[in-house]
Amino acid sequence: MPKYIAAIDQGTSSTRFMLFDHDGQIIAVDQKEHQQHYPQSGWVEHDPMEIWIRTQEVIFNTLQKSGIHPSDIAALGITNQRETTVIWDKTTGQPLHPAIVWQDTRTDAICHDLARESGQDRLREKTGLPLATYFSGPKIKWMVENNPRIRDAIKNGLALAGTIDSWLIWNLTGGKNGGLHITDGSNASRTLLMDLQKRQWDKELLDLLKIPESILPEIRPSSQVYGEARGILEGVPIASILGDQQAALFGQTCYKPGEAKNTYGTGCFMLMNTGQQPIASRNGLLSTFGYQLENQPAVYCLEGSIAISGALVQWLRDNLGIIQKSSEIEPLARSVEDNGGCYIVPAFSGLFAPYWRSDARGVIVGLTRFVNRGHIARAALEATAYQTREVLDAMRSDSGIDLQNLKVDGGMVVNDLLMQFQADILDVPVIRPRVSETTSLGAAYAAGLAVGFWKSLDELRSKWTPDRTWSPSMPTDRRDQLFRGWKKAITRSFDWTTDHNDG
Ligand SMILES: Nc1ncnc2c1ncn2[C@@H]1O[C@H](COP(=O)(O)OP(=O)(O)O)[C@@H](O)[C@H]1O
Ligand SMILES: O=P(O)(O)OC[C@H](O)CO
Repeated sequence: MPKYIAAIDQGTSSTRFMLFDHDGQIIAVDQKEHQQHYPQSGWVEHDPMEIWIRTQEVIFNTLQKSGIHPSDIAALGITNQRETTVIWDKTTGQPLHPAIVWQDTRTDAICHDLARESGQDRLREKTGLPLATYFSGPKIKWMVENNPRIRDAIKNGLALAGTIDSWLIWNLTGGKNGGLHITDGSNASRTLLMDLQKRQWDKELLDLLKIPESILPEIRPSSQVYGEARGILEGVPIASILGDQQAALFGQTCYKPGEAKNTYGTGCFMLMNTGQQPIASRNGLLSTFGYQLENQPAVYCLEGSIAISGALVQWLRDNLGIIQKSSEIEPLARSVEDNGGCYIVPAFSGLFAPYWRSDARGVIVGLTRFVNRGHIARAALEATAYQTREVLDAMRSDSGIDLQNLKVDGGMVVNDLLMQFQADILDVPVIRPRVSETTSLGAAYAAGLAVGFWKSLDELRSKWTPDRTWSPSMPTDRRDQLFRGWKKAITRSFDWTTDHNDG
């Protein structure tokens, strides 16, 4: 009997491969970053081939380090950065364009035109999404309109399109020699092309964006044996697909309506399980697909998506050189007592939830000669916590549910200062589970369920154990004062690209 479940987590900044045992403990892992390309202001691209190569490298290294053989692996789950879009040629296996990343804002004009043509409400009704540059459909439209090779490939029946899950699975299952072209609802629901209730590509939306259904993957449940891997994981059943935020929800065992998690990675994403019906948001959240087990009804979520959180730490490191490593931000932020009146609004890709303002751009406000590197570091961390507070407030209003605590995960939750500040600014305890790699764990759980490695959601739930809790300790006056400052700062980021037309 194979003893392990594997997961590929293809994130915005890096790719991980992990092996889990039956207790849900990590047995082996490898991780590699890939290059971020910023060819123009507001554009963000990845090289799909680099992503596929990094994926194979982390698989190879993990197997090598652990001495585990593919035949020891009962199933493989795939989880991925969502919305990032690839179009490739099915005969050559080559991408026809760099992947357009979820943070990329080049489709702003397309989104405005679509809004004029169809109205925001119609799209939101069908898809649960606001019309924003974040989503995949407009990215596909942009590539079709701007790349003649893609138009030719479509005309000749050679083009395939998809999110990163589809790209990886197609390659893992043989690529140009018969690779599977599939996705699941958690990814398809982020395209602006899927009817959220029916969980099918929608003809009206496809016509509106002029995208032929033939280039899109088949939408399958999130947990099911789709086929076997070829090559480096020869013979391992591929048995789950989940967008990374839905995977984290699954790994945090938020299986009941009202249960929520917040993941702090490149961006920050809070998802609350809303049960078997989508809830329309009145407060700038997304109504989105959560997961669907085989032969089970789909589960929906409310989501607050924040585009930039850990990415701001990377920006301090890579663009300003204030720190050399992400981990250095905490001691630097601790070198001062508070933010010194300084706020950073990291609206690098406009603002996502709850504002959805594509005209916003990043600002640093409250600068005086008193403000130093420490204050900037502190303001950068605080920005994530304030944005999360805005999302939690919206979630309370939409769902009527007051969260008793917030389950957290992702690369930033090692930051003690941020987690304490988060608890303080929310006035809600923040809990980190023992296995904080919940994204990979969620994909592994969904794959393990499909092959009978784990038997039930209750069995998975019993494995969730807390590691650390941060309890709120900030006086109310102080919390309110800080948050008022943030609310003022955020208005300073608005109306930037409209007036200056500078991307
Ligand atoms: N100690 C730290 N404090 C704050 N942020 C951190 C720390 N360590 C890593 N990060 C940030 O966490 C992010 C990586 O988290 P991860 O969950 O791996 O992201 P993703 O899944 O988006 O690739 C990076 O943006 C990095 O800057
Ligand atoms: O790669 P992450 O963890 O920042 O997640 C990206 C999201 O899926 C974008 O929607």
